[in-house]
Amino acid sequence: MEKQTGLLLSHLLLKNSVFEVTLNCSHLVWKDLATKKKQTSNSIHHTFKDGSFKCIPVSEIIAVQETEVDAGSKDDGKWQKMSLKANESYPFGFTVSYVERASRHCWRCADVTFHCPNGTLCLQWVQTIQERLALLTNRPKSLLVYINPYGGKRQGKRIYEKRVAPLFSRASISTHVIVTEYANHARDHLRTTADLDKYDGVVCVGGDGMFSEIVHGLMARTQMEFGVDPNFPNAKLMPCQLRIGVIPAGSTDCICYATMGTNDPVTSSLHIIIGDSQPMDICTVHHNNTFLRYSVSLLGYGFYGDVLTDSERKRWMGPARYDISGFKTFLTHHHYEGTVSFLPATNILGTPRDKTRCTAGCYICQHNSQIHSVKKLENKEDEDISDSGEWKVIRGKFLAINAANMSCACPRSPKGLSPAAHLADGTADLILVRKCSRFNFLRHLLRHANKDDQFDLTFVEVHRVKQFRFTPRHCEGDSELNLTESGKRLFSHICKDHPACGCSPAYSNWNCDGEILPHAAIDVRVHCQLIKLFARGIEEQPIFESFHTSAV
Ligand SMILES: CCCCCCCCCCCCC/C=C/[C@@H](O)[C@H](COP(=O)(O)O)NC(C)=O
Ligand SMILES: Nc1ncnc2c1ncn2[C@@H]1O[C@H](COP(=O)(O)OP(=O)(O)O)[C@@H](O)[C@H]1O
Ligand SMILES: [Ca+2]
Repeated sequence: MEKQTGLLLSHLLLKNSVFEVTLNCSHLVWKDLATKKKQTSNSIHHTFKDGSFKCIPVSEIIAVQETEVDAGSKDDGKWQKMSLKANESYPFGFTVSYVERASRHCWRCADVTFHCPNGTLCLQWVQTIQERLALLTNRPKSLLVYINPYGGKRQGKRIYEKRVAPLFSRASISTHVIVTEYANHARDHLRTTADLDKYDGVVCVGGDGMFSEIVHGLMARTQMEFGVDPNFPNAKLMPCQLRIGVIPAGSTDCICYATMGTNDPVTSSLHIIIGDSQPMDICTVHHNNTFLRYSVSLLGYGFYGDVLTDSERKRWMGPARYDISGFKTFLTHHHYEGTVSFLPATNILGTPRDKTRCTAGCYICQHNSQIHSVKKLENKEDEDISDSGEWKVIRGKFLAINAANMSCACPRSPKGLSPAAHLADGTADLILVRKCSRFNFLRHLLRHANKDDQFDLTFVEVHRVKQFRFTPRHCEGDSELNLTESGKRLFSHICKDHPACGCSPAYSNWNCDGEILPHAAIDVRVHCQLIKLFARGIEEQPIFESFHTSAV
């Protein structure tokens, strides 16, 4: 065995075969010595698939521990099933847990146990791997966990205890777990009480609504610390330092799905453990220079606002409420009149109609975020609305106005509301669906779930924007301005209650990441990369074995 060059190389036993096991500066590699010769002549891929060769990055090792090898007396686990050969010549063992890629972007924790001829060698392997892991400073050691016990199918607590906590403990991560007792418990605890210096990250077990609570708590705390008042629409908001992990246990789980490619609690846990980092844009929503909310995924008026308003009354149904309310809202087919003004994103790479997607290590996000930071330095980022001639104005009747700050991919729509949107490019995609027939709207909706382009329809348009504002028609005329907010609501309710009159209600609601906003007239701005998730974006494809050959 050598160690001087930073290389550890030994012949160890794995499942009755002797393997050449190497730890180099970046990878742990094991090759079956018996099949080593075959590799030159046979198909490499075939040889690898039988487990005779494997190469894993150190950055994807979850933990290493000594394995008790006592196969003669007891047989209490798959690793301990030792052959006679192992007993005699390889009486010591250590187990490496690492990330393995399964199908559809799912990650799993796999274990491999190597048997060593002596205890000193075994200890040396364990210590060296542990030393390497200790050098990975991006990994969290201590996490603050919030569980919403009522999200989705009310499985948050069970999911955490059964599938997440055992992995955190294997990775020696300490946790402080809070099961929330009421809505906004997590937000308020983060904003005012939590001792954030003690933690390397915050984990949210729940859906997009719960994630939104965490974002609001952390953002409020950060802005307070830096003395930034978010009521000023032009305020330069400060980014949050703590990363957020999302364990999916909600109804839509689009934050998780769109940042990892799946809504799987184990995959999320592994991204947290290895300390992945994915920056994300955040939108601020203002009404008359008053800050209302942050939005990370979807801001939707008309169709998605109405779906949400209806579904809130059906919370007891769990995730199915969105299907029922979606169907009902589709049948009511209300349209809303108003003016959308927006500031198109210029001098950036990418358009909403691109075929390319935001993937792990996205070049477009990197490039565009650099442009934003240069503009910030030059203080040009937030030009005042009235000063800029670039604003576009569209007046009309809309079935839906959606701003997707990210793809909003979720199990219902794996490509999302705006498939080419980016997680961290400082822009959002503004989708306008004009009044059209039910049949045409259905065509548009169905295209979210198939391969056809949902924007390739005459009544749909999409713009990549930095800012936008919406004014419902009844706020525009002076006479209507005299109506009080409650009067407007009453009017809209009368119409909703009398669909026979054939008119649409004047107002819908904004669906802001699953929360109903109290105002229809809003101002929205995209802020580049204000938060970071324990994620890496969607990997383009599983890393194939052929990749590993070049890494060795
Ligand atoms: C066969 C017909 C297919 C129609 C597909 C319609 C596209 C569905 C795209 C949904 C995009 C949802 C974006 C995420 C929104 C969440 O913030 C929000 C709140 O999610 P939560 O309840 O907290 O998990 N969910 C909803 C449905 O408004
Ligand atoms: N303990 C609690 N009791 C009631 N509501 C809660 C609790 N904890 C969080 N919430 C709220 O529940 C709502 C839905 O949570 P979420 O986890 O997103 O589930 P879902 O995806 O099913 O909507 C959020 O608005 C959140 O603020
Ligand atoms: Ca974006």
